[in-house]
Amino acid sequence: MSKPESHRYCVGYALEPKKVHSVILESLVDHANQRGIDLIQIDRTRSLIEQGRFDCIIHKLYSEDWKKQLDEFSSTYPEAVIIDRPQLIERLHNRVSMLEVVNQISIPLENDTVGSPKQWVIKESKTLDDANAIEELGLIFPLIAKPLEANGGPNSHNLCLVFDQSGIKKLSIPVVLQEFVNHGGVIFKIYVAGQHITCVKRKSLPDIPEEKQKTMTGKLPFSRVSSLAVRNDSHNEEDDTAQNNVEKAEMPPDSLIEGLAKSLKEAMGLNLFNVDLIRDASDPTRYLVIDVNYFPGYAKLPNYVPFFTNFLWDIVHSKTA
Ligand SMILES: O=P(O)(O)O[C@@H]1[C@@H](OP(=O)(O)O)[C@H](OP(=O)(O)O)[C@H](O)[C@H](OP(=O)(O)O)[C@H]1OP(=O)(O)O
Ligand SMILES: Nc1ncnc2c1ncn2[C@@H]1O[C@H](COP(=O)(O)OP(=O)(O)O)[C@@H](O)[C@H]1O
Ligand SMILES: [Mg+2]
Ligand SMILES: [Mg+2]
Repeated sequence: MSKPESHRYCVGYALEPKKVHSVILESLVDHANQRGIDLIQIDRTRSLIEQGRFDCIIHKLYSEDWKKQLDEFSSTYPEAVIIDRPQLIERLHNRVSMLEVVNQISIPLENDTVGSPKQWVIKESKTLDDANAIEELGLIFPLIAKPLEANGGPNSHNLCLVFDQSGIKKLSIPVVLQEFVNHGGVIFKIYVAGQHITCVKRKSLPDIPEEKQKTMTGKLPFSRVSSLAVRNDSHNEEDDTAQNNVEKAEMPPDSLIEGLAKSLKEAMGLNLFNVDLIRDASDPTRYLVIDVNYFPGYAKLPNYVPFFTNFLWDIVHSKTA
């Protein structure tokens, strides 16, 4: 006869209402409950310390007040585990620092390489207007322009393709200009929750054929491409071809997925994140990390409930993050 869980653990969560709705599903709460873990919503209108003892807190809030409350909570309950420390999450709120770490790690691989696309940061609007300055930077079109800040703000996901200098002029600063890499319209999303790692394929931006690269001008805005395939129910021929590309695409080797996830986890000191990875269509041994997100949409994973519960179980039982 299996022994019932005698001790109950309490995990508090502090998330924006939209995130609570998308990630704290009833099925997760029930499953965790059966494994001895009570998932309790932290009341953001009351002080954290008044809400008693939590074995662990998971969160995706960044206000100064929240950071202060977490510090105060940690001093009162030093044995509680905070997933994750705000100071460590900050690196992911800037599209330069989030990729710097990729180039600091080394993953033992046989043939493949993992890096990040070339990128340039522009912080002054006069640089955008100065054709000479842009030429001196040695940019190679097409480029992908991303807001420097990636903190979940309204603008964070407003990206655009830039085909020439006339497109650069219309951008807003501060902006990151990144080499656009054809990658067969497929992105690999590696989800990490502590020691648990899983990788899924999603639809991505389609390749831009060379002849088109020469004729396109200006800029083309887009947003949230990789979640479209998950959200979109309508179909057309283009969607079908894109979906077909996703289905046909070979996954990266397991050793690469695990090596990258574990090295990044160690280097960043974070438990909850995902990595957007592409494979260069003209060199399939060249993998590039293009984005790292804190506490992403885990509920989109097919095995989300056991995946996330196993992570919480590990934390409350080992007390280490
Ligand atoms: O809302 P979801 O479920 O699409 O999750 C978003 C993530 O989607 P993904 O799991 O990578 O497909 C999304 O990932 P991408 O940047 O789209 O790759 C972000 O993590 C986003 O958070 P934020 O707006 O950057 O703070 C995540 O949004 P929040 O739910 O945290 O606001
Ligand atoms: N360097 C790149 N080359 C080609 N496509 C890219 C590149 N960077 C981003 N993309 C495409 O743009 C999408 C969004 O970019 P990403 O950096 O992941 O921003 P976000 O934080 O909004 O998800 C990716 O899912 C991918 O389809
Ligand atoms: Mg992304
Ligand atoms: Mg992102």
